Amino acid sequence: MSRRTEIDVRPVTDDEFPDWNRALNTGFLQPPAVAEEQVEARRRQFVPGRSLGAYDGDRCVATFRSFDQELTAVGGRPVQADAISNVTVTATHRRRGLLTRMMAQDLAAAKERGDVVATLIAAEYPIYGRYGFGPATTMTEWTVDVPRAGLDRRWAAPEDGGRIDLVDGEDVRKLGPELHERLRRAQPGAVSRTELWWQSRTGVVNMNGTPWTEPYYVLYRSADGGVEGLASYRTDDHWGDAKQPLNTATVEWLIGVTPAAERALWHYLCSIDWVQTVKSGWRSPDDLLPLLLPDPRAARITTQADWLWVRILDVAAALEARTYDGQGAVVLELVDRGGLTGGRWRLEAGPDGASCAPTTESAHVVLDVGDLAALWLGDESAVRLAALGRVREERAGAARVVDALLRTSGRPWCPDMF
Ligand SMILES: CC(=O)SCCNC(=O)CCNC(=O)[C@H](O)C(C)(C)COP(=O)(O)OP(=O)(O)OC[C@H]1O[C@@H](n2cnc3c(N)ncnc32)[C@H](O)[C@@H]1OP(=O)(O)O
Repeated sequence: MSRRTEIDVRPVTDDEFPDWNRALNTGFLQPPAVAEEQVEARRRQFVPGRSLGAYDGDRCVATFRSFDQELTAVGGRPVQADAISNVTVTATHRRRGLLTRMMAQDLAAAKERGDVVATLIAAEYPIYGRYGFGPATTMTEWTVDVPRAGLDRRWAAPEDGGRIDLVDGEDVRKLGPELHERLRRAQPGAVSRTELWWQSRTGVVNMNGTPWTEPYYVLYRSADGGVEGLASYRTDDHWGDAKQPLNTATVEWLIGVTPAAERALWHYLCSIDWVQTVKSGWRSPDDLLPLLLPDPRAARITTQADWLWVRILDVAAALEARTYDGQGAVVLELVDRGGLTGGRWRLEAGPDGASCAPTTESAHVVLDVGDLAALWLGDESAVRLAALGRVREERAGAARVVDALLRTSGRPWCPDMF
């Protein structure tokens, strides 16, 4: 058996990429043989130098990939993010520090490049806090009991003069990217999407080898013809013993850039004949959906969990990138076991802008950099973290001051899995 010191962690080359995919599938408990077509599809995500592998001899036993991304801060400004994905260590080589080595290499390179944050979607909660990540957005899925919802199911057309149409994949590839850009530039916590995202969601590219079947795509146009909403959903074919339809419509993704678009799309989904249940897909925890229904209790929360994890790499840039409704100043002492951002920072912020810089003033609050990430997009409360002993007040009431500055009226949301 190899010892940890014999394992080489380094960027993979083009030639090594197929074998790296074997290791990736193995770590994610997928069939290890990856078809040539999938390897070629995934190669389109390959960024030289940013796909790491750990090698025991010439066998790849761990994978790690990062790529450039933009993350929308509170107020709408995008910050440069180091997006991390495809993290696996083969079962034979776990708990020997391989993830720690890959993460350290990647975060150091991201810091060196000037990235403001690193981002990821965590497979399991306990993995990434140790590296300075904090859960910064939440995902909620609702299951709607359609007959109970109270919407008028007699027709699916919006009542605002707009229209709903079923469209095909080509329309989605044409109209979707611009619509998504509008959404993500206005939505704190949202991230940029690649062309490949749209291609893989419309069957042009097959990344994972499972046979492609086309979903339904539905488009909302406002009364003046403006494209404001688009969704993808699938239905099953389920009938009860008394010959009653019990079908479920499962939303894969839904973009609405206006409340009217959201209202129209949810109304349409809840008025398809035979459909008794609508599963919402991964939405923002403050999505309009339940309150669009005359009986909001018809929408039951079936999943609620942490979603986007953020690791702040540049404290001043991150805190200056966002907007603040309140006015005030606070000195944060950051604990960073990764040694990338620690120390004392003075944030002075208000509706006209913010400045953040290192300071020698005494701290008002002491907290881990991962907890700052959870606060940064406005979803977490410093008062709550203080109650848990994770934010330490060095001045009475300082956690409330932090909340008054950082908390937001809308919750952050990341619609993407990457
Ligand atoms: C962004 C994404 O891609 S998310 C996908 C993450 N990947 C997976 O879940 C696939 C299955 N799991 C794995 O491949 C591996 O277990 C990994 C990648 C999660 C961890 O890799 P390892 O090389 O074993 O991690 P490493 O040895 O560096 O562990 C570092 C520390 O994290 C802890 N740790 C690692 N994984 C876990 C876990 N799943 N749960 C709890 N603690 C964990 C280790 O115990 C260790 O703690 P210590 O420093 O106190 O001893």
